[in-house]
Amino acid sequence: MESTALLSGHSSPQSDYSTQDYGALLHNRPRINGRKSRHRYYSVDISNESARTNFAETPADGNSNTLVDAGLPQPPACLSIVGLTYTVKERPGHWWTGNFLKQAKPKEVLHNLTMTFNKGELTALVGTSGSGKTSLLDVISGRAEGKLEGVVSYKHHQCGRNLMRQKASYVLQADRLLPTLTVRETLTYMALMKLPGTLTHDKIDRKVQAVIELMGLRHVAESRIGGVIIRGVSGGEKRRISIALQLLKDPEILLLDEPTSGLDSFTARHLVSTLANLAHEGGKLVLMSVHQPRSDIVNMLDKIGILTSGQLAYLGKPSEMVPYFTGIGYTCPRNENPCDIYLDVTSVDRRYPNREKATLRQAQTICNTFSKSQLQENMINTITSGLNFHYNDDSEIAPSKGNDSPSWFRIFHCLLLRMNIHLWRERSAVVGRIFELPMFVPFIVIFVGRLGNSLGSIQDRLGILYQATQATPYMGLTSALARFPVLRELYYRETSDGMYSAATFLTAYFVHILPFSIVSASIFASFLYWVAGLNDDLVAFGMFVLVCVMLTQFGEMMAVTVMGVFRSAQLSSDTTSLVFSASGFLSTGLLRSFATMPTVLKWLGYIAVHKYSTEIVVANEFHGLKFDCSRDHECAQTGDNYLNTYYPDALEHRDRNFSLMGGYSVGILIFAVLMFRARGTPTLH
Ligand SMILES: Nc1ncnc2c1ncn2[C@@H]1O[C@H](COP(=O)(O)OP(=O)(O)OP(=O)(O)O)[C@@H](O)[C@H]1O
Repeated sequence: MESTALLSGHSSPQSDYSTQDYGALLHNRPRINGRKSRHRYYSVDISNESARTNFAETPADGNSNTLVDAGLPQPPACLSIVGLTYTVKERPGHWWTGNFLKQAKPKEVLHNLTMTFNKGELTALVGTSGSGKTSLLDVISGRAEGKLEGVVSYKHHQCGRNLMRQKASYVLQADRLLPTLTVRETLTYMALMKLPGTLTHDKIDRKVQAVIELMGLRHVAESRIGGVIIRGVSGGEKRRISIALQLLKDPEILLLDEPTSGLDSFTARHLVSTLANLAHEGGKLVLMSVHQPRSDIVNMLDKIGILTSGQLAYLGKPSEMVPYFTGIGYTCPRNENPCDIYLDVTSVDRRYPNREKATLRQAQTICNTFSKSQLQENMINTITSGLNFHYNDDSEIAPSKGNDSPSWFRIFHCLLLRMNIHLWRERSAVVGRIFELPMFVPFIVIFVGRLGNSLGSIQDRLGILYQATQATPYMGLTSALARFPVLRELYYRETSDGMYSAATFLTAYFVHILPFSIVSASIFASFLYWVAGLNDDLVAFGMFVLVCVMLTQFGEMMAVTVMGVFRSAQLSSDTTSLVFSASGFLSTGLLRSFATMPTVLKWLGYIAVHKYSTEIVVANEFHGLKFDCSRDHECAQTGDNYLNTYYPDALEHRDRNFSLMGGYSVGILIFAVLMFRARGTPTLH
């Protein structure tokens, strides 16, 4: 194969791709550090016309390319993409039309892209909605979920997730920030969790200050970020904070998805000029997607790429755009923004079938023309000449996480502190967490009243015990629904940057809610216990409080686990409520007597925590209880008789039941971690 011959003969010692490997790469899967890549999708489609034609056009002399032979300085094409095609699977239609039963159809999102990007340059990818800009950024950042064909490499290394986590930072379209934290706190916690653990706090503070100044955030450094309810920094400043977060680790590549969306033109221009400075003065490779940049923004760019239907219509200097398009028959009227004009001619108008056909044909012709253009050929030459280039900093590329990552304890401590600050700064959250559960007490007591000692009080006692063991986990559920989703969003973003694991995040979350579970459930249990007049033994009271605390904590842990499975709050709430109700029916014996329950259901009840908590509180309440039989001479019932009949082992199993409840808390933490790991992180935008 021509391309193989062309690419043979040179090697770059520490690269994933030596030139020999590059040749092999065109046929086989690439090797990384001597091993076959696990990335099943990296194989170049040799039928890929553009890549093959363009490589074939370069002299196949078995040595290097003409630029190298001529001894010319080689432009370092740090990031190169050759013949990239990206396909996702899609199930068209709605679920109620049974689409989940149909086989997913492949959908080509990017087609045969060959591009180069250099450090020190600001490049904008433009194109109408759905043209593939975000998908291309996802592929470069190693986050693409679909099937990839072609080569995406950075300094001869395949762009996988690990490499990109080290070298690149990706600023997503949506700002995911905690509204209660100040700008400085947001950056400091991120720096503590992201930068090498060897850095002292002093150095971290200086780094944070430097980034604050670089992004022009000094005037809002101590302001809260704010959100829907709390007023905070402006939208443009939030964008700057998101970028600042990604600049903390000083990435070589900065990818930004629609950084200017939602900003006014002045703020957008200011932001792009900062990005241009990062590229020109900071030497970074900056690549951003923009819908339709204004002419003043275009003037700040070093390169512009136009995508249409996943294909490349143009990639070059903005100043070369008009001559190029004029050369292929598309002139730009005077005083018009060339970018607007050429976006229009390359866009596909999908409103009417006839119009779609015509515009699609035109866009296709423009893309085909570009693939054979001198501009595209220059890119191919840059890639091939770059194969012989040895990057001085190549050894800095390590395949996985370095040893200087912050310690587990530092990350855990930061997460815990950040969650606590977030909670304590929201007054409604603190008040809600502490007082929502005790607010149940008046309702329970109004309906049941103060317990007497008549036989009829058995029913009332069971009602109160049932309410106590059901209200506590439900309150955990409502707290989780209200407060967990914003932290989960942050978790998704930070974990996709490889900052910490699900186990660390969930442990920190469960630890930070524990004091609230203790305080809230203790107030609830104390009021209920003494106002309703349950067994006045102090040990029994202590055990009742402990059960309520454990159930409150368990309820929130259970809800969080379900939220790891379902991303919808509605579905999570419904599922958790159903689990608690089923558990109440099956395992307590308070709604349906075990005596009449089918054996299968009775056995099922053993898996629910309510089985054990109910046994504890019922034994507590009925042991030693004497009923007032003065008006009923037939009455021979005592609390112990009741226990012997309905909960025969409850008293002697009390320690075992407490141990099992403790075991459930550990078990649910492990289960939550497994659920979060199994579901993974959604592709965020
Ligand atoms: N995982 C996926 N499943 C189904 N379709 C997908 C997937 N990823 C991308 N696509 C489709 O690929 C096309 C390109 O999407 P992409 O988000 O990259 O476009 P874009 O140019 O960034 O659009 P916008 O500017 O609106 O964000 C769209 O039609 C989109 O629906």
